[in-house]
Amino acid sequence: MEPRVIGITGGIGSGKSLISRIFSVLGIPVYVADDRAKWLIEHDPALRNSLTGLLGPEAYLPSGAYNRAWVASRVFDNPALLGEVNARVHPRVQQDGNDWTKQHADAPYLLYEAAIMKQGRFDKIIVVEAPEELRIRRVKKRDGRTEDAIRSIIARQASPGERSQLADYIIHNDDHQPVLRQVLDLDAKLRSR
Ligand SMILES: CC(C)(COP(=O)(O)OP(=O)(O)OC[C@H]1O[C@@H](n2cnc3c(N)ncnc32)[C@H](O)[C@@H]1O)[C@@H](O)C(=O)NCCC(=O)NCCS
Ligand SMILES: Nc1ncnc2c1ncn2[C@@H]1O[C@H](COP(=O)(O)OP(=O)(O)OP(=O)(O)O)[C@@H](O)[C@H]1O
Repeated sequence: MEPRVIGITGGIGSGKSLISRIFSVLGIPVYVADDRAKWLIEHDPALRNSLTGLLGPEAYLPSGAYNRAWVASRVFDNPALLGEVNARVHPRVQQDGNDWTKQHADAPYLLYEAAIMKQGRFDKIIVVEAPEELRIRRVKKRDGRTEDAIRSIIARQASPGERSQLADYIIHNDDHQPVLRQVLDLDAKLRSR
């Protein structure tokens, strides 16, 4: 029987990557959709062509690397264009994620980390929550993005209410409720089913 696939999502700076790394230390294989998307955007020739057609040659630097800063500056202020990029990237990442799942048949369960998540594809969904002001502080420190740039990304993401509708489990990563205990408890629960 294939292992269950648990989705983990949260807004920018919520801490979903940090929390996914704790699960990974506990021995759970983690698929990081944002990282794989960037790898595929650089290395999959069909996707490269498709994005160059949509965004123009500036989407890639002369070195061949994906010009993330330039693309970010265009798409996070343009929901229609971001939707177009997603429509091209998502099916490729989905296919890659399905291939990855098949390679981990022995795991207790699998974790699929993504900034964008829909109901239906996963056995259960974990949502990582943190107050918006704290998320902004974390990302400023991590990325050096401006507050305006972070707020424009937040405006493009699901709202806290939309995310909580998806949640089977919530991890509160708000600097008050110890996160390690929450992860250990949830891991024990997920292993026992
Ligand atoms: C827009 C891009 C160039 C921004 O790259 P950059 O390195 O500057 O930032 P990064 O990827 O770390 O994203 C910054 C924040 O925005 C979030 N984010 C990224 N893509 C999206 C999106 N399509 N919708 C909403 N939020 C997004 C990230 O989770 C993170 O919280 C890049 O993320 C991208 O090409 N995204 C579109 C395709 C994609 O990755 N989709 C998600 C996985 S399937
Ligand atoms: N509980 C915490 N205590 C201290 N620092 C934290 C905590 N949670 C997250 N951080 C830090 O905040 C920053 C954002 O966390 P992380 O990168 O995990 O968020 P994310 O939800 O994956 O964000 P993104 O959507 O941008 O990828 C990181 O630098 C991380 O180390």
